[in-house]
Amino acid sequence: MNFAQIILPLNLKGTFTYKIPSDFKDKIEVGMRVLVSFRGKKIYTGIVFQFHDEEPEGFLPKDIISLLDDAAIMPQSQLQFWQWLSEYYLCNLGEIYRFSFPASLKLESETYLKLKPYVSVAFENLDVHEMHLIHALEVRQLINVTEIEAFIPKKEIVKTIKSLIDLQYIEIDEKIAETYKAKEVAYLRLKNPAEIRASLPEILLSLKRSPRQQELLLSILEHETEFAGIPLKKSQFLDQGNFGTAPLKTLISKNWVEEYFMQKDRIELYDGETESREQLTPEQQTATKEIETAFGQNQNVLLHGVTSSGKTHVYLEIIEQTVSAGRTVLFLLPEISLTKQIVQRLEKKYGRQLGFYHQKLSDFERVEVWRKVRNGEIKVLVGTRNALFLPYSDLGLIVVDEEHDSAYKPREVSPFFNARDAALMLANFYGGRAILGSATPSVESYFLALKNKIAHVKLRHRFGNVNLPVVQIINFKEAQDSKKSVGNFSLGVIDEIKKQIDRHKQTMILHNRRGYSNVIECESCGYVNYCSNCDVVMTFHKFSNEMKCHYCGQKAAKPKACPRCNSANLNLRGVGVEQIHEEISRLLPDAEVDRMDVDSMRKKFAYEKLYEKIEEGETDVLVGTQMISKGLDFENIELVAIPKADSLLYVQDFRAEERAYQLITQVSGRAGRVSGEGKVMIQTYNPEHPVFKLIAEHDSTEVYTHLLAERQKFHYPPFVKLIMIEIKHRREDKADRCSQFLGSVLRKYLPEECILGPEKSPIAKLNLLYQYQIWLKLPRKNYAEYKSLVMKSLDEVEDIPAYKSVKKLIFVDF
Ligand SMILES: Nc1ncnc2c1ncn2[C@@H]1O[C@H](COP(=O)(O)OP(=O)(O)OP(=O)(O)O)[C@@H](O)[C@H]1O
Ligand SMILES: [Zn+2]
Repeated sequence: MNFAQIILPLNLKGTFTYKIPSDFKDKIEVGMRVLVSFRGKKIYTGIVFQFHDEEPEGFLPKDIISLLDDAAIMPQSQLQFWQWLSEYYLCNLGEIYRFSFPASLKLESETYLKLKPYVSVAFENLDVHEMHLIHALEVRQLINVTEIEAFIPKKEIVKTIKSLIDLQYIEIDEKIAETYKAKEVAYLRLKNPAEIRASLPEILLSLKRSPRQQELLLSILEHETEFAGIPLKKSQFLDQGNFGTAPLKTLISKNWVEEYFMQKDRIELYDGETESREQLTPEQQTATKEIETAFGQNQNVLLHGVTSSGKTHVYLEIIEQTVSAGRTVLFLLPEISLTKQIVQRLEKKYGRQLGFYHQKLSDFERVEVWRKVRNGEIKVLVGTRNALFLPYSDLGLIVVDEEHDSAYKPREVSPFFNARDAALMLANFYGGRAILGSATPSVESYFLALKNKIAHVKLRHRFGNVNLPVVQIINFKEAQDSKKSVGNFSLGVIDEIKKQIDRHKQTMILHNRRGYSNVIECESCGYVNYCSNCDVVMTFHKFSNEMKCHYCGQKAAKPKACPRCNSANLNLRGVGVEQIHEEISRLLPDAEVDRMDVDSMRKKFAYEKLYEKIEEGETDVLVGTQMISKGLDFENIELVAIPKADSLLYVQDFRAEERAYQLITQVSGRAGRVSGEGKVMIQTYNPEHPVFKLIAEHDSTEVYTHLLAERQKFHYPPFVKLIMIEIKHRREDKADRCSQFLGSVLRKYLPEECILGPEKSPIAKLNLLYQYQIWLKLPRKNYAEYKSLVMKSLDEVEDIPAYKSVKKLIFVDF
């Protein structure tokens, strides 16, 4: 065991060979973090991936500088998972490492050094750089590698640090301890309780003129009498008693009250009572049994339950079984939403054994959850896709809720992987099981179930045997021709909304397009406003009165006149959700109409506030984008209207029909969840379209038969494996040439019918980069071989110096 393969936090292929110094040999473990230098300059924290004895050819491996952990920080199963991800999704281990580790656990040039305690330095033996560093550390205590660059030449840094570490003069500061400080929370108590009690009458008398101070002091006293031993949290106490900080300050200055601090978990957890679970319905019980049976046969499960069938209750049952067996549970959500019913229930049940992990946490918070998972303090973790990478020691169950959601495979962040499929593999590496749950499974998961690769467990009825909503398809052309429409609505829909309002019921209107209008167009010269970074027209947002690019986020002022011909005749084309909201507010002036989309929900707590408002029945009509389709479980929503349903279908994407089916069904599923009198009105110019008709029939088997037939006919997944390669460069000609070249190399190895393109991407320019795409449709049989030929082709392109600067992004199964 002389060498170690190390994963570095760099987007480079493979792992890197380092020599293990003899004094580390009995301490080093796979999964530990180590400090190494790379390409002479920089220092990185790497992860030990493998050991071996093969002397590398052609270069002398460097020594590992130091070990950063006493024991492996990464479990073996996680490393196996990384390796699988990198092979399956054709991404680099370093990319996975960068994505999955909290920043402060993967220090690079940010590494901090310090003097070892009680050393006496023999300065006469040091060279000038070593001396400088010691002096600097005497003054500053902690210095990071970047700061050292100010006084030691870059290429000498590693040597200097290493030599001082060898001499045992300095050491690496443990980064977790260094950047991570647990949050302190303020508490209040009486300073000298016995004294105060003894002289209480005098004290109160002296406070006669300051009733707030008096009241505050008495409240603290009361708390200490009544809840002796329970700390009094300052913020909560001031809030509840409606006290300001001024009277408190005075009491503190008079030495009667004192403030003290205690470490507290950063993540607030429910501390109240735990609640017992409700009895499962017979159908839910059967489903639970089927899941147990499947698990017993080492099969994963697709839990396919219609909207409001109570999938939550089934999950809770299986989660409880797993936790009782002493194993950990990961509950994956497409996006974190703390209002979700299951989250609230889990919180009540598991209290401090529940953890959250998602993109919105700070680095401190991430490290905290990381450690708790590592220590086994967390039994149930609710998280988004990055929670797959926590250092679980014994993962027994992964639930992937709303498994069809495309938020599981964003195209914006690398590495590109589908968290749903990755979850199946991760469970496998831990010897655990997975449940994929949805009312509208992805075609891929449905196909797996059809082929018996996973068990298909169904819930066909809503809780309480309530009816699914009645779906009505409205021929909008007819409505317009017979003058039974106003703006974007047929009179039938408007009448129905009015009826619901009269009955004190609520309506949801889905329009999945942000902004007010798609395009501002000049009537005189035809000018439209393009984003300067992207080949995309900018969307007009009336509410904020600006133009926004939905791809790069760029904003611009709304033009008053055409920038090209100066005409003031600017037209708004294309309908956005803001416009639908405005239209409904105008048509129903007495109704309370609210809007829910990413633009209106940006403010802190905007979502929570609106959620409350809907729950309290204050909202009559909720207009929104796909956001309204997710997880809302309200009693009073009876009507769902989709005014421009066709816009969901005509999207350039082979998954458009699947998405439309899912979105319409999900949003419809919000209606009539208790009464069973839900109604859905779909306005379309294509009333005969099979997707609309099948949705109305509530026959999911037929829907998937239809979708699968289309996929088979046009050679799309799951019948072939799809890999898309996107080539990006600042210069269009270069992106073009590189993609042509890659295309020809691919054609050298792969059959012609497997390759489509290269072609300009649907968005030809994004964020200043020109984009080209190549689509590969590979047979499922011998897929691994085909894939290795794809890799080979990419390597050949990579070898051309001129194309090194061209970005090549690979999307497997997207
Ligand atoms: N066994 C049960 N006992 C009591 N209430 C139940 C039970 N099962 C389901 N419910 C209630 O029925 C409603 C629908 O359940 P839930 O939200 O879990 O459905 P779902 O299958 O997740 O639906 P969707 O896919 O639409 O989100 C909830 O209000 C839930 O509390
Ligand atoms: Zn843009």
